[in-house]
Amino acid sequence: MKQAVMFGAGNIGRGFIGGLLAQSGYEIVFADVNQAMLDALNETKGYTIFVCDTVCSEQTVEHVSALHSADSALVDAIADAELVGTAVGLGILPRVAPTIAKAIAKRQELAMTSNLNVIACENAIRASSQLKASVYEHLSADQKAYADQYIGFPDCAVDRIVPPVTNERMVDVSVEAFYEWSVEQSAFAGEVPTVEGMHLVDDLMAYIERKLFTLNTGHAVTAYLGSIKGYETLQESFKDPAINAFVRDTMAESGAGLVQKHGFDPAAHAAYIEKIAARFQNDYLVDVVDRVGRSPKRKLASTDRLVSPLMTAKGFGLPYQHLVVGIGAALCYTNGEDPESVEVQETLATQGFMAGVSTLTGIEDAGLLNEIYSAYLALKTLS
Ligand SMILES: NC(=O)c1ccc[n+]([C@@H]2O[C@H](COP(=O)([O-])OP(=O)(O)OC[C@H]3O[C@@H](n4cnc5c(N)ncnc54)[C@H](O)[C@@H]3O)[C@@H](O)[C@H]2O)c1
Ligand SMILES: O=P(O)(O)OC[C@@H](O)[C@@H](O)[C@H](O)[C@H](O)CO
Repeated sequence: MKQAVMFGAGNIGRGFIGGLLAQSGYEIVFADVNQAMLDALNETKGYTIFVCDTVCSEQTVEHVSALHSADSALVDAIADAELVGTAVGLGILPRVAPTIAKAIAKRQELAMTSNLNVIACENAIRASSQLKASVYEHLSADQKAYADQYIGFPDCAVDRIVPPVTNERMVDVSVEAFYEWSVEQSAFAGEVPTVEGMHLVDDLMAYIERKLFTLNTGHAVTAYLGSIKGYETLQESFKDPAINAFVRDTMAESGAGLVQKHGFDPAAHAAYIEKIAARFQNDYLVDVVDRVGRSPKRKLASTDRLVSPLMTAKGFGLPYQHLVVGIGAALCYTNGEDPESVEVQETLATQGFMAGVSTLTGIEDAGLLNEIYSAYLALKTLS
């Protein structure tokens, strides 16, 4: 069987990419640091994906094994693989890079001329390219030349809502029916592997931004406004009429910038927003505000789902007030169990609001910082 290694046996690793790889005939080696999950996967050697939507169905995934991320056997597994995926979170990519680098070095030692493609399935702009930069930090000039020839790092956009759901067996996972995995065709090394459900595209940036700056923008604003109002689930928050209308307007605001930037058809983009709004209302798959709002420092970064669409809209002279409020809401978010939430609040407290927001978002325009401050103060009175 063809072999794939998947870093991250979490929700997306098992519930999305693992499912596509399995249905395409791959044997999957999951690499994770969660020992309980590793043990469970090695015992069951597979799992079930419950597709929870108006119509429910199941997918059985077989031919699965698992290794700890620090296990040296992982180097051999990657050396034998055709595909490597990650779904670990953007901040973890530098931690998995050394192992991928060792496997590339091993492939070179063995004079292997088969291709390996490494795809980082993270919510970020060009995550595979970011991973490649980390991997290359661990390679010599000679190894880099080998990697340039035989190893690909195609970027992708990954879309399927997979919340943490407690199933009877911890290996099983619950997902929505919708999925879209758009991968940059031209960036593959060698022949493109056949993965049923992988959508090969040429204009990847348009796909990444369409997804990250529509679904994830709306999702984040739903979570942060919901948190201010004391909602625990995304569904409760999105059913609040004021939040619902606000989030739709925020996605439309971001969308107007995307239409200008990427030349999207406005009607098709409006339909895309409506489809996302319907996905947020999926009562068959309850999601939580703290998952969607997690890692607010990452979400407040200049390249991410709040600030980037704001700057795009502003740059085109389009309205951006909803996005300003979304940033204000993110700055209000507190969750003592989320290290990034703690760090955001510490940054604001130690640097002062304006300097702190500037550090977090990269925004230097004093007028814009003042607008964010006003939105933040108004939201603070509600929390
Ligand atoms: N869940 C979703 O709806 C969704 C959808 C699209 C994209 N994503 C993206 O997918 C990525 C993963 O998200 P998730 O929801 O699956 O998170 P998750 O927390 O369910 O899974 C992450 C997994 O990575 C593992 N991990 C942590 N450090 C590791 C390491 N050093 N080596 C190997 N594994 C390690 C964790 O133990 C965990 O099992 C994120 O970048 C997220 O933005 C998530
Ligand atoms: O994974 P994050 O933290 O970047 O964002 C949280 C959610 O918005 C996200 O996981 C969505 O569920 C997902 O992007 C849907 O495709």
